[in-house]
Amino acid sequence: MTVLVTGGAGYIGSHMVWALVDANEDVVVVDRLSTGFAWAVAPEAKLIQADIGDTAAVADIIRTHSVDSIIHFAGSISVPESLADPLAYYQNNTVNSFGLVRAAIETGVRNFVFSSTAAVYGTPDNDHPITETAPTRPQSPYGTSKLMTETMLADAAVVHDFRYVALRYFNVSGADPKGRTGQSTRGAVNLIKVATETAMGKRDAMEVFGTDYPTRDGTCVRDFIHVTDLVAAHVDALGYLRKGGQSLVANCGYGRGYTVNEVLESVRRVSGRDFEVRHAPRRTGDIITSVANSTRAREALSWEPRHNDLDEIVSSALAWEDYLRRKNHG
Ligand SMILES: NC(=O)c1ccc[n+]([C@@H]2O[C@H](COP(=O)([O-])OP(=O)(O)OC[C@H]3O[C@@H](n4cnc5c(N)ncnc54)[C@H](O)[C@@H]3O)[C@@H](O)[C@H]2O)c1
Ligand SMILES: O=c1ccn([C@@H]2O[C@H](COP(=O)(O)OP(=O)(O)O[C@H]3O[C@H](CO)[C@H](O)[C@H](O)[C@H]3O)[C@@H](O)[C@H]2O)c(=O)[nH]1
Repeated sequence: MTVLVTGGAGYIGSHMVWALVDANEDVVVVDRLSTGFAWAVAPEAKLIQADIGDTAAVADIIRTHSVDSIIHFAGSISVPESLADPLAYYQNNTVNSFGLVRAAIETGVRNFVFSSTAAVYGTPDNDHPITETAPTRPQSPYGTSKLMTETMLADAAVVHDFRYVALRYFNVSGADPKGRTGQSTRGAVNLIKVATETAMGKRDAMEVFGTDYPTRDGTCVRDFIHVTDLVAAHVDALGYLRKGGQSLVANCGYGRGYTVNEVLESVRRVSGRDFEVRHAPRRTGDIITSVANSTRAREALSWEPRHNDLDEIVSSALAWEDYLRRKNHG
């Protein structure tokens, strides 16, 4: 039995592959290497460069490698980019996912774990943390493109011998504590990535988008989850599905929100470096506050987060930035 990891050469997927290899699973990665890197894939896994939207190619890979389960990370991930080019997001996150799901159903793969996102909620009416029963009103084509894939999985699971877990990630950050992989994305727009790059001198300065929000210091609030804990939730979801668990949607976050300014303080504290931060206007599509209620993941999947500490997340991200800097300088 082999686990197929789509997007396994990317940031989160490369951590997933290491976790599966550590658990002695056989792993095949399908990645078109648009934002990922072949070197990020653990050498024990087999990397096949292909597009998940190519149903025939994926079906062939599933049969050749006796794939019993798919963990689907491949996609396009930037909220601002999705606002600028919505059709590209529907193509890659919805249409190409359709090609993959069709291959899974045609070949009889029963277990499917999907990377969804807190962006499906948009701005909630009620108090935080957000539960899975909150209305889904995405504020960007990115969020909508992911929600459409969730809907497709739910409808397929009604009529096919096929069950899925859609994990709605909040803000994923940090790097493998063993230093084997981290976020290497070029031109990343994520807060902790940008802040750690700035602290390490890779950028001259960074911007804070919006300082007039109705929050405790005027900047947006996010729930940052360590990538190692996120990947552990996928391992738990895989075990749950293999034991016959029913299809499920579950949030992944810690239930604690930090403001953008608090994150920057953490980066200064952990790195011991000050860096230039400029105030900039609000970024279109940003949600004010996004914090998870993850009771369902804890109860249904027996998920137990172990790295719930902002400074630990930042510290691992800084260590990875330092590794990248040394690698680039030979
Ligand atoms: N990073 C976050 O904070 C976050 C939050 C919520 C959800 N997610 C979701 O997690 C998943 C992984 O995100 P990431 O941060 O690791 O991004 P990433 O860009 O590092 O990884 C995506 C990988 O998928 C590959 N890929 C993209 N389209 C493909 C296609 N059509 N066929 C084959 N390979 C393809 C890329 O080459 C890359 O290796 C995405 O689906 C994203 O929407 C991420
Ligand atoms: O240079 C920067 C980068 C970000 N921010 C701010 O930091 C907060 C977090 O922004 P990110 O871009 O790090 O994350 P988002 O919350 O916009 O989105 C992330 O989490 C979402 C889920 O909540 C999606 O899944 C998405 O893929 C992922 O990037 C926002 O208020 C943003 O305006 C800045 O001020 N300056």
